[in-house]
Amino acid sequence: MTIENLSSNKSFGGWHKQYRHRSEVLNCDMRFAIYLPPQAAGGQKVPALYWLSGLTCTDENFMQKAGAQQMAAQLGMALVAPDTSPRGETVADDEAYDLGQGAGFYVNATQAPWNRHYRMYDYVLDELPHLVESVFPVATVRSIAGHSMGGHGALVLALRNPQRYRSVSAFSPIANPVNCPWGKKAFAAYLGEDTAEWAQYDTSLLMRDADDRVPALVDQGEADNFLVEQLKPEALEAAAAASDYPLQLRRHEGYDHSYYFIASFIGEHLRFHAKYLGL
Ligand SMILES: N[C@@H](CCC(=O)N[C@@H](CSC=O)C(=O)NCC(=O)O)C(=O)O
Repeated sequence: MTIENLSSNKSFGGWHKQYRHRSEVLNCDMRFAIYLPPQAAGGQKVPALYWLSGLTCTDENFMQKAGAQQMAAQLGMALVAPDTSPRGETVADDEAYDLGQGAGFYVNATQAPWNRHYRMYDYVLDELPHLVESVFPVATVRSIAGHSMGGHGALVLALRNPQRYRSVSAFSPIANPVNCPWGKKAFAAYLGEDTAEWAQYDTSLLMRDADDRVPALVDQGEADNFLVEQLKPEALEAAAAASDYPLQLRRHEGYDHSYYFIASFIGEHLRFHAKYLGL
């Protein structure tokens, strides 16, 4: 397995690095970013928080805008940020920002032309952590978090794989994608018109039926311009109430959908995950 280092920047005593590697799952070259805290120096293994970004993002948005490195350095937590879709000139795309490259929705596509590359669910669940854990001083102890489309991805991955993640958190997640324009458009393209196939990627439907439980924290801004039409946190609250799920959903007056909101609360999210990661 070859992995190419693209950048290295010292940050709060640790290192932010970007890498390119060949993904067998996605059938293309991929880039990801990792923050290794100072505690990882000398080869000591540290637990990791995987971060899934939203529509239009790459591995860079979270690492450059959220300001998570200081708390990660204090806690001794690695941060891993994949890209949001397969990439490349031969990879199917769409002119719209909410479909195709930059908009993988963390599903395994079954429909042409998307099914040649778009398998972000398997990439985030299996291929990327195995790569990270074999190359870096990163333990197999994982939590997962994300924003918007990435919040949907993080919650779906944790709900479907409670043995793989110690905790999950999300900012402004697309909480009920089978019932919102972003989700309906992406799921119809990637999964086809049979809506029974969509349910496996809907956080609210999964939480309603969850048996095993991963502790979950969700933050939502009240001034988010996507709140009513796209995000639907009320569906998640109803699902959690129905299944008595350990979900803490907080609403914050005046905050919007941006990374200014994420930066305001990312420290609390890292401390939340630290409890479950044994830090
Ligand atoms: N271009 C679109 C919306 C794009 C947008 O707001 N992307 C968000 C995630 S939205 C859900 O997944 C984002 O994180 N953008 C990157 C950033 O650095 O802020 C539009 O303009 O409506």
